[in-house]
Amino acid sequence: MHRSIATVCLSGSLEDKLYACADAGFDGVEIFEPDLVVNDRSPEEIRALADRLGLSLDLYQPFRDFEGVTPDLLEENLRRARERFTTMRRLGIGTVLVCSNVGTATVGSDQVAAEQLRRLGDLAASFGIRVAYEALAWGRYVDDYRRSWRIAQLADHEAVGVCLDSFHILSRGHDPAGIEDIPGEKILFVQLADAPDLSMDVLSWSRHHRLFPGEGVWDLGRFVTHLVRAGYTGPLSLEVFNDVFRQTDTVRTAEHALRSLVWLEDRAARLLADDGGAAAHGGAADGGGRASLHRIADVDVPSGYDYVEIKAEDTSGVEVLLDQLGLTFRGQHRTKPVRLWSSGDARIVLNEQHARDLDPHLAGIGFGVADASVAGDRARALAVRAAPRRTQDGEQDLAGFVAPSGLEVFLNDRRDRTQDGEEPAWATEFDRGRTGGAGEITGIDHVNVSHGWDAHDEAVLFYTSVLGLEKPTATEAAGPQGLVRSQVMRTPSGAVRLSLNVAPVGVSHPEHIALACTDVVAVARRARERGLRPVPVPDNYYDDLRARFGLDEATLTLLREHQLMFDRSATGEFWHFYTPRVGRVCFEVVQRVGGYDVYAGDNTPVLLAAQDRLDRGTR
Ligand SMILES: O=C(O)c1ccc(O)c(O)c1
Ligand SMILES: [Mg+2]
Repeated sequence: MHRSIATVCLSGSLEDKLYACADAGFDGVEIFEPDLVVNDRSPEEIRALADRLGLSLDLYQPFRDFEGVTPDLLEENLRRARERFTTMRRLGIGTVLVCSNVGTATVGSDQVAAEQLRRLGDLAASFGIRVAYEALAWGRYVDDYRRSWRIAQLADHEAVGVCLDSFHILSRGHDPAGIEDIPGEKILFVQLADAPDLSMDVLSWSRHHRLFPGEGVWDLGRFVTHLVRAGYTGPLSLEVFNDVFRQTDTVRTAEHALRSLVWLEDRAARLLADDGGAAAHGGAADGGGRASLHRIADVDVPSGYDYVEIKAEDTSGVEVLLDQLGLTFRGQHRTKPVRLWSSGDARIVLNEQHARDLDPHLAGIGFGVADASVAGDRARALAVRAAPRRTQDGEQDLAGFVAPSGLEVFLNDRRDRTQDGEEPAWATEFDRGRTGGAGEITGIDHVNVSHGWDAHDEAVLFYTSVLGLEKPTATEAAGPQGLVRSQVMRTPSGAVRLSLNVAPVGVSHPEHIALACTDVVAVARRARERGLRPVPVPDNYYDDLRARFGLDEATLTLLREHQLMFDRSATGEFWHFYTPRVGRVCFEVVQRVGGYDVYAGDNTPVLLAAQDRLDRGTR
């Protein structure tokens, strides 16, 4: 479908926005009126620039507070409209968004609103313009798309239809299935936004917290299927008012916005294919009466971690920790300053290549996928940047991509691994060959990735769209230097879990790799014997555990002795401890007991405070 975006989504001047949208691959834009008003180019110049860039100008918006007014005010509103329509002609825009009256409406009658919109339709038609009437979620009388459609029906004018905006519909909990009752040709425009689950007034939610599709909690794929079934064939346009995107890099935001539309079309196409139903209303499209939704390669949900890569000029401090935790040194890479440590399915790659002056940090994650060429095709279709990887003859060529935080994500084919527990082929490139370590550590439980406040939503979309991860819970934990926002992303089976953390501004938040084991007490005991001093846990925490869970003294003594933290859910228990950090990285060792399937969120503030004490050296 025609891919469009409202200029209000982006930072910069109107010209910056147009260039960025064209470069990202959008087909068109909605001109947000304030962007034009503050610009020093004439409407004709803007039109010419858009032309040159191959962008259509799809919509002019918003025209406010028109309907449901007294006769005097109606004349004034028509005068205003005439001015705007004149500007629209100069821009060459054929559709105006009229949002429902929030300020000046005094008449709540659908009949009156419809008569007034008919007058507007007459005026618009004389300019060759169509009126797309949008129900704002906070409209004075009209705050439901079904009512705006009823009014448009009553207006009964060929130049008057509706604009459907997913935010206004889904924020109010209105059922989008009713879209299928509207003939596609009367839906004159569609705006799409996702949103986080917040409880606040709907206007503030809309003006500050909208997200691109795939980044929030709504099922926009399903939303689009209703549009297609209605016979809508017009633009799918993003309208995302968001305080972060309004100040982040214009080019990057435009690219990530386009990724969300590519993902969304694919998702809607798959839902429609699954449903198999026919279009409710005919409409010019792919010959079948339906809009054609572009599909991309199948999502190949990772079946597990291949490895985690830590990079630094000097990784020896990390090696000390790995040795203490019972991992085995597997050797040096044949051709690079790269070393492999492992235990069971936990493989840690230490990379000192091109790492001058870098402190230890999480640099890459390798995921096992069923078919790396399909997974790679999908990432490329989503316009994800490729990660360069130099390989020598005979070495595995892994497809690598750069996630928004700069983390490199590698997709490794698992078709060559016939048996459970078999090592990935690249492991043979390390000179001690296939002698895998067999400590108590059995694999990687989860990885805690940290990024800046401006990369978070983009990162959520990356892992959703490229790897098909789900995002069950978002939490926040209080640290001494600010709140840490955290979004867990995982595969349905839990084989891959990432925790995406937003560090407070100016704080270098530690990243950690959580190693799974079957006996955390044994791992902790041996690590201590080898000199590890785990992150210290205060006695107050153990008093709190006694209060919360009623643990007996023997258990509390065992936990305290090994500086373990604890959590219990309805389905099981979670026992874990943390190593101090080296550079930005630390390790967590976790034991899940029974069906414990979440994270010990209440323990995070204890960790953050303890790490802070270690950092200040005031232990
Ligand atoms: O917040 C607003 O006023 C506003 C304006 C235009 C829109 O299309 C919209 O959805 C909201
Ligand atoms: Mg809107």
